[in-house]
Amino acid sequence: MTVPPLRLGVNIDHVATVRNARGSAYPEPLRAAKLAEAAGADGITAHLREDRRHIVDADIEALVDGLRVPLNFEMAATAEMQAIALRHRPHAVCIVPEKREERTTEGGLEVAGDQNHLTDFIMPLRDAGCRVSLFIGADLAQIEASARIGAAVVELHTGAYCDFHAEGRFDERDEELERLREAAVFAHSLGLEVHAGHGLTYDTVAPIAAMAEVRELNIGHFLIGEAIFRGLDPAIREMRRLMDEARGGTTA
Ligand SMILES: CC(=O)[C@@H](O)[C@H](O)COP(=O)(O)O
Ligand SMILES: NCC(=O)COP(=O)(O)O
Repeated sequence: MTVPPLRLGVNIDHVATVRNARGSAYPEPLRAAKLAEAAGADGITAHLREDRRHIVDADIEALVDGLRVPLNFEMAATAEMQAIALRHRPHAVCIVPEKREERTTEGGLEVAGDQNHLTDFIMPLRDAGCRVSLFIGADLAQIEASARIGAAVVELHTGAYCDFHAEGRFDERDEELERLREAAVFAHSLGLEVHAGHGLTYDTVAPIAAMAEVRELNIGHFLIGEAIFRGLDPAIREMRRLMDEARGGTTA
């Protein structure tokens, strides 16, 4: 199988986290997104959470108007978010599970158990021309259900893999990595485009980037953190270099 290009989506949520810490207008997520574009990002990802803890509605407006690369709009499967997405018609919409009390996205979307609602929910988004992605765990039943309801893309949640690595639980890490590999192959076999993201760092990106079925990585928290130490442009370029290296030099 020739290895197709691998795109990098930079998630700029946590630029807004820093901004909201003071209730000021600085730092501006759009400015970070433009820097990411210039540094080689193939897309920008922003997660408008129901509680607006970081990205707020005006950020989405600014990104839709100001970006040159595609916007991947992450959102919960609610009527409010659907209306916002239909108003802006971003290149892509990624449906993400949200629990108010969570610190970060925990687990993947429960597609298999909510097929009727999600089938109806994503139809208007597809009809509006948005590429619909479902943020799921490495679970074959969730993948099968995602294909059944008509999603174009699944994004595999790499959080558990990354957490196991960070905690030194390498056997569990390698088991999760194998689950991710199987999930990517299975999703691809069903005609789904495969993305991956959550928690990826310089130390964990390579095995995911090396999966030929994976076409896009969405990476944010680590890159915004690393930008504090080396600047956003160099942080992104290093991630791109590691992706290239893992992929054998063929990214988008
Ligand atoms: C869905 C996903 O993995 C990212 O959007 C992540 O949710 C970043 O935002 P939080 O750090 O608020 O979870
Ligand atoms: N969907 C994953 C994403 O957008 C970025 O997640 P993270 O790198 O901020 O954990």
